[in-house]
Amino acid sequence: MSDTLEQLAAVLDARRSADPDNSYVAQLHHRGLNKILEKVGEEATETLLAAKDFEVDDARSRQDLVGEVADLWFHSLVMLSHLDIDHREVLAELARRAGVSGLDEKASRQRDS
Ligand SMILES: N=c1c2ncn([C@@H]3O[C@H](COP(=O)(O)OP(=O)(O)OP(=O)(O)O)[C@@H](O)[C@H]3O)c2ncn1[C@@H]1O[C@H](COP(=O)(O)O)[C@@H](O)[C@H]1O
Repeated sequence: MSDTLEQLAAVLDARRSADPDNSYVAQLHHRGLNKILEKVGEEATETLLAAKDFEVDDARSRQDLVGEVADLWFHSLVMLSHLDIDHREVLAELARRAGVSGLDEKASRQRDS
């Protein structure tokens, strides 16, 4: 999975300077941050609607949900690339959190505030 992410990130990087007539990603960069954020918001909404409709024994609803999450991840990666943030920073943040219970982390934040 991480290979797929690495390969996609490399393609997204190259598309920043590609011709918008030949590339959807270049088109998004060309249209700017607001358009990219609009797509992230749209895909997030479509993801939660697909999740609400998900039925465990229905292959179609599984495919719908998987497809929407892929659209959301993809557009989030375009957003990071547009803002010059390396996706590996997100992976490093997730790695940093590994093994830290969300409940413990929340309790420590409440103690600190
Ligand atoms: N993973 C994706 C990917 N996932 C989704 N999409 C596109 O994201 C769009 C999803 O938006 P919608 O479903 O809302 O479609 P739409 O109505 O056409 O979108 P808008 O007109 O509202 O912008 C579709 O056009 C999909 O084809 C993707 N486009 C590209 N990639 C990857 O990015 C690479 C580079 O793509 P290009 O820049 O187009 O060469 C590709 O080789 C793929 O690996």
